Amino acid sequence: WDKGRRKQAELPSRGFGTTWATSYLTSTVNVLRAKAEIQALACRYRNQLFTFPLFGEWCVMAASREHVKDHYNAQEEVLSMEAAAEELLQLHHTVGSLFCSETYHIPAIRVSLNLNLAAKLPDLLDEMALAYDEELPVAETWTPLCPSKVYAGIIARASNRIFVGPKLCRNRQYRKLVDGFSNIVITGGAVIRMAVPGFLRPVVGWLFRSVFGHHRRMVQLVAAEIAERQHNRAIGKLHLNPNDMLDWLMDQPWEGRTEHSPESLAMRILNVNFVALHTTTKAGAFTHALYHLASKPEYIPILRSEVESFLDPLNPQSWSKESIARCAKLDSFLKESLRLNGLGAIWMPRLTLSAFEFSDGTVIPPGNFVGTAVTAIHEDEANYARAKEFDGLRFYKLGSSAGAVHDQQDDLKADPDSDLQWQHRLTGTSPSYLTFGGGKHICPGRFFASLELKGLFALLLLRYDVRMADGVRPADKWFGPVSNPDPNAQVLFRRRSEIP
Ligand code: HEM
Repeated sequence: WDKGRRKQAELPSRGFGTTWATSYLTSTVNVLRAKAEIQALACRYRNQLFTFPLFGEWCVMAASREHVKDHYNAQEEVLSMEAAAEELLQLHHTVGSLFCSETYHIPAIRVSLNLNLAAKLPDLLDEMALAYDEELPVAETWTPLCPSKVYAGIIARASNRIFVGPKLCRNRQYRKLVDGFSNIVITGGAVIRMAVPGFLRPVVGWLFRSVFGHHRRMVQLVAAEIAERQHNRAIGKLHLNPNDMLDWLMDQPWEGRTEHSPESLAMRILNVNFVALHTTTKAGAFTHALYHLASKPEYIPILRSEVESFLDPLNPQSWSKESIARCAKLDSFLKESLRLNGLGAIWMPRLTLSAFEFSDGTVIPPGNFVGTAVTAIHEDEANYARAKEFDGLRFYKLGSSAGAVHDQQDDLKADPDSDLQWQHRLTGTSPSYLTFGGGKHICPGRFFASLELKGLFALLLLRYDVRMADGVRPADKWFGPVSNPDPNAQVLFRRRSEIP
């Protein structure tokens, strides 16, 4: 609180008391009204940094274009993502030091996964089609289903076809483990951070890890697969190993080491699933978009006809990156859903490890959280016309001519601050579109996420009709600055009788 009071004195905030009691009272109100309060502050202190009080903590908020660019281009040693994640999720306690100390999954995603996207797309689509058949068994009558639960299984299965191959991705025990992992870590981290004093955390963390045993269970599940692949490598028969994430991880050198232990590889697989599944499934990129589609039936014929004209409905494995990229309206629909419904109101948290100076001269002392006011930015009229309204074709109209092919290499080369057409595509980012972050830590998995979301949506449009029973989109569930799609809402599904 002391730290917070200091920052409050230097940066604007709104109506918050300077005594212990009023500060905590305000923090309580903020748990209930975080999005609205942050938006009001961003509106009032336009082009200025401001502070936002949370329980026992103040966060310095960047909302203007310049401040956001300063934030995402800052050096990790000064404005640290890792330190913020450690503090917020208590990772050393919840998952152990191995989870945080080895980071060779990042080059495996940034380089190997992205280079192999075209080659792995048929497998991804094949698994999605199988998963739809097996996990979404609905007939030609309307059937209510809870999408967060159904799609958690489908997305874990499809993603893991590319991470560990068909055998493990279809193993229900394995899927249950990777699917539940992020929720348990996030909840456990928050409880340890808020309720457990520092000196007890190592013991509580050890108990937490022993009870949930994620790493132990993962080692048991993948050990045989790893042993077989390492044997193939040792006898020079590398070609026998599947081309997938586990193999790309095995290829990554780490601190002079060229062969990784099963324990190390199992932890990287958990880490890859943590970053990939939480955003797509739990925090609901897919579910959010599905709720939009089911409550706005006017988009179904528009998107379906686009998908039918570029993708062969009877042969998903024939879809290519290029043909999927031609579905510019679908791309726009998903981007718009992510603009309005993301993971919460404070995005890209950082912790200052040493004093950080913004370009306007504001200095943030060490030990403070700094974040971006993402919902305020995404719903600012200065950035988007009718910013609070959902317009599924917004980005299609803004930038892309129908049929324009989106080339991933363009994304990799483009200047993130220029207004090129690619910015209006799903994987494009800018200081006013932060779903995938920006700058130094920009999401390296966004090309994979984009293909996965579009593949799932295209198959859905081709094979099923969907609608909400009452026609209304379920409201997001907010807790403090964090938001999720309603986990219990049901969508009506019906298998289409005629698939062209
Ligand atoms: C819709 C889905 C996704 C969303 C919205 C999303 C969003 C983000 C954001 C905002 C960041 C930057 C965080 C920050 O700056 O604090 C990030 C980082 C990251 N994402 Fe994603 N992501 C998604 C899917 C994925 C997938 C599928 C993967 C892996 C296959 C992935 C891997 C990563 C990794 C490894 C980082 C850390 C990069 C670094 O430390 O430099 N993400 N993601």
